[in-house]
Amino acid sequence: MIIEELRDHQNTIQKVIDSLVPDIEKACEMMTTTLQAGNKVLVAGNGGSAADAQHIAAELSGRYVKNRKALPGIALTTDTSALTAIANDYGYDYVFARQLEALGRPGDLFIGISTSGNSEVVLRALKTARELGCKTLGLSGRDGGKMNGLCDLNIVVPAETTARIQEMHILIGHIICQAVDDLY
Ligand SMILES: O=C(CO)[C@@H](O)[C@H](O)[C@H](O)[C@H](O)COP(=O)(O)O
Ligand SMILES: [Zn+2]
Repeated sequence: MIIEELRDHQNTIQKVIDSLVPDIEKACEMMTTTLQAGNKVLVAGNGGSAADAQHIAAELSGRYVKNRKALPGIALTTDTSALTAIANDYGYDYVFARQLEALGRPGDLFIGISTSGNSEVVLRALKTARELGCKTLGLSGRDGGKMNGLCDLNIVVPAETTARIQEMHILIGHIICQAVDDLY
């Protein structure tokens, strides 16, 4: 089983190398132009993807590798008071969209993460981000789901299982953070 899982991961990385390098390059560009213009990055997802959202945001406000200046990265998954109040008063589907409405400004970048591409709460946030004039980057998998129609760029990891897709998401997130470090 262990070797099988490792091989599956290895095959998925090979597919990413074969098909996603141009998209990853575009995502690096979206992130670097956003930050260079003085705008911020907001990130959200569910479950393991919430952890990925926090991980990516923290690489910006803290650091990735280099000791460069602090950069504005915010995960919409961390404020339990906002999450519970919005879920309680408006419904779970609005927890990211409502926070985006409060924090998102034109020129900001919203990164929505969903392995299925069909998480309602992420889809709503992408719609709101667009209405606000934010740029939208999707990290998804399988066939990209409904995120295909809602993102300026939807990076669709060519895999079927959530675990493998998530493993590629954080790898791609790290590559994007390396592109940010390279600016400074
Ligand atoms: O981390 C894992 C599985 O590896 C889970 O917590 C997973 O993120 C959750 O089931 C999510 O709710 C899946 O949602 P999505 O990726 O389809 O939007
Ligand atoms: Zn997981």
